[in-house]
Amino acid sequence: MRVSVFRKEHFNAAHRLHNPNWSDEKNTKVFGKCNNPNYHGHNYYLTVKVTGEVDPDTGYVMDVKVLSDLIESKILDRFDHKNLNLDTEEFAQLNPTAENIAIVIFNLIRPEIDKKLDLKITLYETERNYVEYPAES
Ligand SMILES: Nc1nc2c(c(=O)[nH]1)N=C([C@H](O)[C@H](O)COP(=O)(O)OP(=O)(O)OP(=O)(O)O)CN2
Ligand SMILES: [Zn+2]
Repeated sequence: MRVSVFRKEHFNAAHRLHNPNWSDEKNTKVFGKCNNPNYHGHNYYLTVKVTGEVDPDTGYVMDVKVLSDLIESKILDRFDHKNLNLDTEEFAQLNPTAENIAIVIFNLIRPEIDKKLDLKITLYETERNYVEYPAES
């Protein structure tokens, strides 16, 4: 029996969307207010979904306490209350869009989870804007 377990978390972070290969005019045109040189902040809401077979001995797909500790150590400690562009190595050279943040979060968590389990990241940047990775095929 395959079941999905979910853990919801949130973190606050500042960012600026910017492409250093473009002119200031093009950055403003493409990213608008999100290109503000003085940055802006979001309350990011993160859902980590783990899917797999229920272990007959534990009744768990994965212990959510283990998942919670993993998200705290790998994601929240790294990104919460940070300026993503300035304070994190992950986004020093990578535009911190919601898409890229979700991919980075996936890549930080994936090695820590049993290979036989599937992982999906959902990241809300605002109440109305959110991304999923991997995308539905
Ligand atoms: N595909 C993407 N588009 C946009 C991203 C992104 O990460 N991926 N990010 C932004 C900005 O970060 C911006 O701060 C988003 O906020 P905003 O446009 O204000 O969105 P809201 O939902 O809060 O407000 P609306 O009034 O609903 O637009 C932009 N685009
Ligand atoms: Zn933003």
